[in-house]
Amino acid sequence: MTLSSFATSSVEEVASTGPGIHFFQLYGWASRQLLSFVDTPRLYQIEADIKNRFSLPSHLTLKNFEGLDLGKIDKTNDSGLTAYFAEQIDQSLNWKDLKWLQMITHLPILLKGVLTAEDGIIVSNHGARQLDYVPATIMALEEVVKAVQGRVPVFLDGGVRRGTDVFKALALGASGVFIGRPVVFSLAANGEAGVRKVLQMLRDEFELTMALSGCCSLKEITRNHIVAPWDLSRIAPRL
Ligand SMILES: Cc1cc2nc3c(=O)[nH]c(=O)nc-3n(C[C@H](O)[C@H](O)[C@H](O)COP(=O)(O)O)c2cc1C
Repeated sequence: MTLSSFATSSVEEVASTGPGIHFFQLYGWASRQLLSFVDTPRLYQIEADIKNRFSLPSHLTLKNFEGLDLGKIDKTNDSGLTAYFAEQIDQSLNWKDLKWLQMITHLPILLKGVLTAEDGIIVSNHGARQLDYVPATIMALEEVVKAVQGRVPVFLDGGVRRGTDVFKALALGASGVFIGRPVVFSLAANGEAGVRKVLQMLRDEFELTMALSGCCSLKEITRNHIVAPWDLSRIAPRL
């Protein structure tokens, strides 16, 4: 389960919901009290949010920023929330800040938003909401996996919608996948039951894909189970 700095529930509330691995997303606040993902040295422009003048409904608060003066958020102009946080983000964020973060915590750190083989790693393009024309994460995954050479786990998110997508990612070397919008949309459609249903569907589809591919365990999913577009030039002469 991943908790964003922007969540409307506190870290403690989310952690108390049950066992399992929990992730917390840090942003690069200029105050240096928190540090960002590599993919957000600057905030994006979500045009729908600007058009709709997105702001938090009055009954919701950003629980992890209780000390923040939200009164300063301009509720009349564009997306006041986005504009406010854009001001708070440290735009000079760089690799030295990552070293600093490693020094102040013993917690494992995963970098999210990596699309080339640079460091380790959640291969993510921010749901393709940050920058137009970024490559699909599934296309970038193998390059990153090859560069990492097993030194750290490589995860992927972005566009995972079916069990077959999970299978493809694992076959290309991902240690696991994260999902975003399927959870958000199912939550909006049918609350907790909706999220349970989506997770069950993904699990069932993934198990079926494994069975139909002759894989009895995760370890048996290999690169040979899939053909990627960039394999075609290699295998075409044999066809
Ligand atoms: C409404 C919305 C808000 C998001 N906000 C953030 C964010 O604040 N920080 C971040 O790193 N990613 C954010 N993401 C991207 C997700 O963390 C995740 O990378 C992406 O949604 C995964 O792709 P998927 O939705 O296709 O599964 C957001 C995605 C959505 C849909």
